[in-house]
Order: sequence, then structure tokens, then C-alpha cells
Amino acid sequence: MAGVNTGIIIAIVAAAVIVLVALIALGVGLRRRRRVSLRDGSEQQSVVDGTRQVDKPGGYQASSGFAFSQGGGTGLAEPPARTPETPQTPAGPPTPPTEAPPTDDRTETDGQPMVGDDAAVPRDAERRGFTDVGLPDAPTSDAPTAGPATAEPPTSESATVGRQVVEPATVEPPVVDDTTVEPPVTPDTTVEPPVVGDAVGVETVVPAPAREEIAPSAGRLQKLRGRLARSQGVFGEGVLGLLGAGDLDEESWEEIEDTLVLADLGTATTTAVVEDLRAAIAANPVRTADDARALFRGVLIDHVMPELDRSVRALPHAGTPAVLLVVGVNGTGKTTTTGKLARVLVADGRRVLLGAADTFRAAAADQLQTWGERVGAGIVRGAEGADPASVAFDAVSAGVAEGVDVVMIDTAGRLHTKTGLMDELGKVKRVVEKKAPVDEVLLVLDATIGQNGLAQARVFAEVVDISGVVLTKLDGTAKGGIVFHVQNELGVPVKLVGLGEGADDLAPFEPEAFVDALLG
Ligand SMILES: Nc1nc2c(ncn2[C@@H]2O[C@H](COP(=O)(O)OP(=O)(O)OP(=O)(O)O)[C@@H](O)[C@H]2O)c(=O)[nH]1
Repeated sequence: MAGVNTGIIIAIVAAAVIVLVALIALGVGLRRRRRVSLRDGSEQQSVVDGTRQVDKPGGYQASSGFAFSQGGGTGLAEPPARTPETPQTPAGPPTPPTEAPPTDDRTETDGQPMVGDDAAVPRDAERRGFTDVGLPDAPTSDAPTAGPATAEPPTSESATVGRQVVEPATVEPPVVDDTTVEPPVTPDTTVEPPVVGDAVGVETVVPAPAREEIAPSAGRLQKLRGRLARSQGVFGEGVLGLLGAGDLDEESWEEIEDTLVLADLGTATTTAVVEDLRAAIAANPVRTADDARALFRGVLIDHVMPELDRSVRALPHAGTPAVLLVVGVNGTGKTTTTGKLARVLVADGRRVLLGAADTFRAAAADQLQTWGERVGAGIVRGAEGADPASVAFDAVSAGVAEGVDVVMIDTAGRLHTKTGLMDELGKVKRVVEKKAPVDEVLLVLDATIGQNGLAQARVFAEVVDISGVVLTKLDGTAKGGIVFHVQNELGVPVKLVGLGEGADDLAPFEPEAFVDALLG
């Protein structure tokens, strides 16, 4: 009897185990299906003997999804040749950066946020407070200041990735008066690469927690095309309305020109577009609204430079991760873009480490950390006022040590002056390159500020080689034409567009889909 009972119990347990295994398998299958899938053309990574095979440089692309490729660098970077931008200073205390006279140092012309500007002033303020911001005072003994000299030295545990994790709460940033913060900028010519644990700020590595599910990335631009409604009003209704109205007189052409200039195409691009449009219409008379649309569409696509390589260089090298620098003026959406892009990469199975090199504000690192937790990326951060180059270097070192695929460095967009900011940014790049090549420098531009974005872009391009542009906030503007202008002026492709504040509101820039979206 006992034997029979035991047999029954074993049978029940075995059946329960089988049902459980089946349920788990079903759950995993569903979960996978809901994850984003970036299809490999032919070279997608595979895992052989537990070793991830590195994608070939050609990269891969999902159908209408994000395209990723490998940067030019291979293996460890050669230390860059020292080409100091400022004369090398021998021994002695670091000299403050040479500031240009305030008027030369300003790049804004209409009160809109600019390089080195202060984000604390609302966007719609009549005049930004830039001119009122003085150079930092010398630190006083009783006033706590941020900066390398006062930064907490890191503990040995906190300095090493994968060892003891320092909770963010233990990294209490010093209370600083915003106006007395010493910009952590020194002429870099004498700076040696900081090592992990360098006494320039407390580094914290927060391990990646479980991530959220992500909306599929394929066809995002099409899905989000409604967000371009304001630009559609200009292109789709404004210009197409005029083109479809029959024979165009000079007044109508002028109106078309004005409309395109207002949409931020820029005068040079507008002139070229109108010329091409006139030639196209002369060769192919417009009889219907569809004819007009087709001609206009073709001309716009030609001018949006479909031939440019828009893949994001985020694929790892053999032995080193891909390194991406995200730069731009504060408030343009750098941190948000970093988080959104990390999310796409993590969903694709990449291990991503974020570097919070915006040490100007503690809140910036907090914001990035929140994104990291949300998307499942680790983060290396420093104390407020720590040397951003040191944090960036530590992030890349940690990325190499941990064998992650991508390190994304979010940089500061604000310092007291343009010169200070640019010195700092150049230093971040140079120092990082002592550890690994920087594959991609993404300049984040706020589309709503239109032409001002170009002035910003030029300033950044002087210091770091921009390899791609991310145009954010296209959802809130009628100035979608800025895409044409930015590319024409800079010769740098727009690679990504931000179409909202949501985690999945980042889309790869696809010329044809974008033009279609503009035309409504
Ligand atoms: N509507 C809209 N808002 C966006 C987009 N991208 C970013 N934002 C918002 O813009 C604001 C600023 O974004 P951040 O990512 O903090 O900008 P940042 O450049 O990192 O700013 P700093 O940290 O001050 O240098 C946030 O409220 C974002 O949600 C976008 O594509 N569309």
C-alpha cells in the first residue's frame, strides 16, 4: 500500500514539474517575442564556446530599425600624439583657463540657450543670464567648493568595477553655491590619464538591474510620424498647397521660399530646393496634387542626403567596447538621448555602461543613473565637481575590465563660459582616447531653437570631431527643416531624432520616411 502511495506521489510530482517547465518555456518565448529585435544582415554576433563573437565592421541593421556599426579604431587605442592646444605649462599650480573677453565668448545672438549658457534660466525668458555670470571666485576656506582639490578620494573598493558597490547615498556631493563652482578645467597638456581610483572624485559603479521591456524599434519613425504634425503643417499643407494650386507666379515662388526659410531650411538650402523644384516642374508639369507631392518629395529626398552613413558606431571592438561621447548644450536632451539609446542597445543584448561625466550638477548624474536603472545599464559616476575627464576615463576603464559592449559618456552642457566647457570637453575626449578609441561623438541639438543649433554645432565641432547629430524635440516644432540645414552646413549626418520624452521616443533618421512624415 505504502509502495503504491509513493508511486502516486512521485507521478504527481513529476507531472507538476513537467507543467512548470512548460509554463516557464512559454513565458520566456513570449518575453523574447516582445523584445526588440535588430536583425543582422549576415554578421550578427554569435556565441561560441561562451565567447561573444564580435560583429564585423559592416554592422547590421533592422528593417527600418536602428543601424549599428563598428568605429574605425581597432583594439586598444594608441596614445594620441600630444598636440597641445595651449602652451605646455611646466611645474607649478595649474593656471586657470584663458578666458576670452565676455563678448567674444558668447555665441548666442537672440537670447536663446547657447554654449556655456545657464539652464536655470527658463527658455522663454526675455534674456538669458549669461552676461551676469561672473568668473568663479577663489574658494574660501569655510565655503565648501567642488573640484578636484576637495573631492573625496575614492575608496579602493569603489574604484574597482565589480567589487564592492558603493551605494549612491554614500556619495553625498558637497553643497555648492552654483556661482562659486570652479570649472574643473585645466589645460590638459600636463594631465596624465587618471587611473581608476584617482583622487579626483568618488567613482561609483552601480550594477545594472533588471530592465524594462522595450517597444519594438523597427519602423519607429513611421510610427512616430504624427509627432511631426507641426512641421507637416508647413511642408504638407503650406508648400504642397501652393504647388498644387496650378501655375505658379513669382509671388507664389517667393511664398514657397519664405515658408521653407521659416521651417529653418536655411537660405542656401532653400534656394537650392526651390531651384530644383522649378526645374522639376518645368520638366514634369504638375496636373494633380499627387504630381506636386511626388516632385516635392523627390527634391526634398535629394537634399536630405540619403547617401550619408547614419549607422551609430556602437559595436564593440575585439578587446574594447565601443565608446560614444554624447555632447551638446544643456537642456538639449543629452541625458534623455543617452538613456533612450542605451535602452535600444540593451534590448539588443548589448552590455552597456554609462559614464556620468556631467559632474557640474549632481542631479545630472542622478538623472542618468535613473535611466541606467530603467534600461539595465551600469553607471560610473563621480562626485559633484569631480574631474569629468577622470569619470569618463574610469567609465571606459571599467567598461574594458568588465568586457561590456558599449560605454556611453554623457557630458556636461553647461559651464560658466564657452571656453571652460570646450576645454573640458576636449580634455574628456583626449583622456578617454588614452584608454580606447572614441567611436562616435553624437552632438545633441534641440530642434526647437532652430538656427541657434547651428551656431552651437560649430562651436562643438571646433573641439571634438562630431560624427553624428541627434535632433531632439522635433515633436514640438514646425522647424523640421533644420535637418537639411544642419547636414548641409556641417556635412555630418543626422543619425537619430527625438520625437518625445518617452523612453521609446527615439528613432533612427531615415531620409525617405522623414520626408514622407514631413509631407503628412
Ligand atoms: N518633447 C521632447 N522633449 C525631449 C526630447 N528629448 C529630451 N526632451 C526633454 O528635454 C528636457 C531636457 O533633457 P535632458 O536629457 O535633461 O537634457 P540634457 O542635455 O541632458 O540637459 P543637462 O543635463 O542640463 O545638460 C527633458 O525634460 C527631456 O524630457 C524630445 O525628443 N522631445
